[in-house]
Amino acid sequence: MLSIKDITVSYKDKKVLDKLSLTAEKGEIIGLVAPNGTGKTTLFNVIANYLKPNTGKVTFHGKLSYKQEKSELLIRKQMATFPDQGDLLEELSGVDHMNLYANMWKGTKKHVPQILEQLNMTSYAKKKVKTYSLGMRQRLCFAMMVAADTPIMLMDELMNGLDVENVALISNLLLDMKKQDKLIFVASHLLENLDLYADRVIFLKDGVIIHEHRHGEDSNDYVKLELSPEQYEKILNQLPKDHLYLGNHLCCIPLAGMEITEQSRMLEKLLAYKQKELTIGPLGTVEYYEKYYLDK
Ligand SMILES: Nc1ncnc2c1ncn2[C@@H]1O[C@H](COP(=O)(O)OP(=O)(O)OP(=O)(O)O)[C@@H](O)[C@H]1O
Repeated sequence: MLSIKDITVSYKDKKVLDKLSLTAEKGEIIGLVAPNGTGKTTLFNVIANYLKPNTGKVTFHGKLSYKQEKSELLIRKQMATFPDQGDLLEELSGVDHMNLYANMWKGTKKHVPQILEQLNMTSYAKKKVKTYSLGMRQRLCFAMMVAADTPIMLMDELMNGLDVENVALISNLLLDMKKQDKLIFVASHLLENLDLYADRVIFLKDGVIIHEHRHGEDSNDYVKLELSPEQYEKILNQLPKDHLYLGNHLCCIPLAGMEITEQSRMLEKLLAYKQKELTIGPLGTVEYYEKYYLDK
């Protein structure tokens, strides 16, 4: 559905994206993860053609690209980008904003009342935006995307400023939208939350994708235990070579390829150091983040 090929973006002599390639299909939610200033927004801007890359090409459905005006129009009809809170119009209401997006992309606003209910916005949606809190504005931005109802959605920092309840509400709606075969990109710093709905999480570093974590695919289990650097040093020579020590606090030992007797011997050893809980399971987005960005 979407192919991004060899995208390079440089700002003066700073290369932000370096021949980055990626393909994506409908019905996928793709999480984009990286520290501040790594290039997530830049990549979204290239996908949406707000920014022309120095090299590379973005293609939709194998044929539509931004090269021809006619194709660009067809692409624009299929893709909405998450509004910036700063672009909301203070004197208009939430419903006005949603109607705008609904009419612009879907050509009807019949579905707007249902979205208001789904997002618990009925009590304030008719009030002017200038009376909204940060979280209410953010929910409105998401509601505008749902109102647009496009097959492709680019959501930059969509969970910003939301409380736990609203993060859960929006996560569930994202899962519903995935069932409707939408392709949704989500750039987020709420890492654990991504594991709830993303099919894959892409980690950006030095302008390229350094890792792609597909949920459900990497089912390798690890024993995970909190260890202080001193404790870790003490047992380092007893740990298998392929273990990870993440963020100077979490020791992860892969169970794959280990005999049952070997596993129980190792667990016994580790339990002697147990201060917090010891868990067994695959690595999640938080752990990969520590592996790629916090470990020197
Ligand atoms: N218009 C611009 N001119 C010069 N440099 C820019 C411009 N836009 C972005 N950059 C630089 O490109 C790099 C990537 O920025 P980008 O906004 O894509 O990062 P990000 O991963 O989205 O960050 P954040 O998590 O903070 O939103 C940063 O170093 C930024 O300073």
